[in-house]
Amino acid sequence: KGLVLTHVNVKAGERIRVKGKVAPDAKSFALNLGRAGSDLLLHFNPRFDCHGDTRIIVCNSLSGGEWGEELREAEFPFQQGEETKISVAFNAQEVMVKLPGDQEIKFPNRLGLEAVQFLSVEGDFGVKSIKFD
Ligand SMILES: CCCO[C@@H]1O[C@H](CO)[C@@H](O[C@@H]2O[C@H](CO)[C@H](O)[C@H](OCc3cn(Cc4cccc(C#CCN)c4)nn3)[C@H]2O)[C@H](O)[C@H]1NC(C)=O
Repeated sequence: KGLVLTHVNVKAGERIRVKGKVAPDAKSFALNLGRAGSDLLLHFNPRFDCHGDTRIIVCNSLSGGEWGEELREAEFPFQQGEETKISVAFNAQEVMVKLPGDQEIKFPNRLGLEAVQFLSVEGDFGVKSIKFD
């Protein structure tokens, strides 16, 4: 199931930094941030080869267990077997994901959350460290 953190109480303007390693045979991994597993401000899902997608980042929101409209990003800075860093911050309007190579993905804050309590990392990714600052 991967790593699940609850009650993290991260507020708008703060940043979460996740360092880890992509599995050598990775198909897909996801970083989820929200109020709970059923209410996600951000489902950040890099797909190496999954659901018919090859090297595409899929972002979405989940509200009351219902997926929103996907945002797809073709700039894909991840490599199987490599260490990587993903950092996420948000404000009332949007979620900002910073990736290696100074890539930034912006995703609308559809749930209007001002704080998040839930963070999970699932799939083919080994978390090395998580920092909140
Ligand atoms: C063309 C008409 C059909 O359209 C498709 O319809 C599918 C169903 O809605 C969407 O797929 C869903 O997309 C959603 C985001 O929107 C979600 O990612 C959701 O997965 C939730 C989920 C999370 N986890 C845990 C986990 C996470 C990451 C790694 C692993 C692993 C592993 C060991 N290799 C496990 N398991 N399931 C996915 O199923 C497709 O994108 C979409 N495709 C397009 C082009 O539109």
